[in-house]
Amino acid sequence: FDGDLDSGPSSLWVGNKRYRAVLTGWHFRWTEVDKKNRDKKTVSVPVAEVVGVEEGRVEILPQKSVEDTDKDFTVFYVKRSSSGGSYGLLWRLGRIQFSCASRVLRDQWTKHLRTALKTHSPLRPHRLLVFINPFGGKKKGRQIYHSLVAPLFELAGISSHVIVTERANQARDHLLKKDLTGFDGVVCVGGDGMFSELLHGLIGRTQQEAGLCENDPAAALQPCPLHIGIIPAGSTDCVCYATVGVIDPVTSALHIIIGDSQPLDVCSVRQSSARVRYSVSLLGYGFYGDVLAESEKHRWMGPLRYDYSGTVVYLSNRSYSGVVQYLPADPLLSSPRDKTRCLAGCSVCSRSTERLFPHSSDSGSLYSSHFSQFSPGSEGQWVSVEGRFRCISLTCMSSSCARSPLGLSPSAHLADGTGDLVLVWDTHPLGFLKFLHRHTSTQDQFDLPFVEVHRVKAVRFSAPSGREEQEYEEIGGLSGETDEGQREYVDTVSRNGSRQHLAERAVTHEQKTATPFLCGLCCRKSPAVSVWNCDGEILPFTDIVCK
Ligand SMILES: CCCCCCCCCCCCC/C=C/[C@@H](O)[C@H](COP(=O)(O)O)NC(=O)CCCCC
Ligand SMILES: Nc1ncnc2c1ncn2[C@@H]1O[C@H](COP(=O)(O)OP(=O)(O)O)[C@@H](O)[C@H]1O
Ligand SMILES: [Ca+2]
Repeated sequence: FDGDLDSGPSSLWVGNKRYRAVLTGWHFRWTEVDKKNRDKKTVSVPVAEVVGVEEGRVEILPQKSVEDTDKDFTVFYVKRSSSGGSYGLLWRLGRIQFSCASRVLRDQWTKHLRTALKTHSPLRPHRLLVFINPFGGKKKGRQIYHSLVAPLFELAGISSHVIVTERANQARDHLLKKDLTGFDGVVCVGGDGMFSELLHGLIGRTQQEAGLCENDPAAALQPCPLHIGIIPAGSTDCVCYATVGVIDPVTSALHIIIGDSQPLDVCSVRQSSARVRYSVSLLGYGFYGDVLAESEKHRWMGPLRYDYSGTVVYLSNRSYSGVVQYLPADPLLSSPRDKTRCLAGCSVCSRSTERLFPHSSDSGSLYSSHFSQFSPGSEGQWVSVEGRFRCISLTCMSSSCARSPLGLSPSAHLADGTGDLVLVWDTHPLGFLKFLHRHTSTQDQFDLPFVEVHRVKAVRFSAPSGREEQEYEEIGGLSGETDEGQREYVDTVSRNGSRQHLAERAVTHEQKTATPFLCGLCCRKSPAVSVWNCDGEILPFTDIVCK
């Protein structure tokens, strides 16, 4: 221990046990010492994971209590918990109360620990702007923030300005228009929809300040200086689940406090004349679009609305036709079927970053380089498929959540500049149920004959025009007018439209209605088009281009 402490490691007591404590560079360690001066168990905490140091005997959670004794100090740190079946992912506030031989020694310890914290944790936030959606999930956002998160922020010396929203898009508008000087980050207390609001606000504000028009597809997006912290209080919370690994407000608060960060791929979604939207988790057409549209009518049910609406939509047995075009990502880098899992420090993400942005020393040029790869003429080979789909999903991350612990695409990467496109062709109801059910287990949802998954850099979708759809239904779509031989064709065509191969997927009406009770439900006229679910928001347009 270099500094004012007299003789290197010093003796501290915890209860009646003696410890040798030492602060060496990046670590604070304490070792129990027995009566014969032999070392017993050592606990080592990285300084970067020390949350706070307080004089006296202090408790924070569940309630703050302070016993102001002059030879004691309390150290709070990140403790990895083995409970909950997610070893290492669930974080708790560790606490140890030391007693010193003198007040002078106590003051030296607290001073040194606080100095070490400042030196070794330069990325910690000091001032945060917090948005709480009081109506997200089970409507517990306010309670979660005030009882579990605010005391931790206070302990860590973080001051926060809290806004409880009164309407949708208030947080987005605040970020777009109000003074953000002095804030080191923003915090979202809510679900994926609320996260999406903050994301849109921050990206929009950053482009505005750079004098760029976001809606111009040729404009290079600038990097956002503020990070977004997520305190899960929504219905799906998959951005939190896929980045942190658990849905736990205390774990998330501790990650925010120590300044952890995880870059995320953001997918831009455009329709020629409409305002650009962004997605990080699910961009879904067909089943997931219909579930969202249906669930909005049942918001009062809270998170259960998705289970209810999922069942209703499943039973309505719909499929939609359309043309999907995609630009495949480099298959040598990774594959959606390679059974890897993306975690912090992922080598695939690091390699992709290096390849995509060879000259960037920071994220500063990430966005501009990223978008420049899509400039006209540098696009590579688009693949086009046309047919009838149960659902079309594009996800930039695994989109794991409590409903689907491995996610929509378990091997997707958080920050590799690609998304996974999952095409589920029309099939009989039991086949589709099997597909959905596999999301809830460890079974491979892509190992089904009517499912395809592609790692992509860009996607285009167009629904058939009114006339084409009508013609489709006349030759025997889901309207039930033809009872056999309904056929669907998968065309793979090159960018200039010449046909490379034609595969035929036949789904007879008998197959579709193999389950008699579903026949009545499927033999109704389906709507011609579905809607896009963009991270929990319905897009006001159907034909899209995503990058
Ligand atoms: C009949 C039961 C079907 C069970 C299917 C299980 C498959 C679950 C996959 C879930 C993927 C979730 C992708 C994330 C989407 C969120 O962005 C979005 C908005 O979240 P939030 O703002 O927190 O409400 N959530 C959804 O769209 C819910 C999809 C649920 C589908 C059953
Ligand atoms: N005060 C509010 N009143 C109504 N809607 C709000 C409010 N604050 C935020 N929202 C909107 O609610 C939607 C859902 O929020 P979210 O926190 O994701 O909850 P959930 O996960 O339950 O869908 C978001 O799109 C957000 O724009
Ligand atoms: Ca990705």
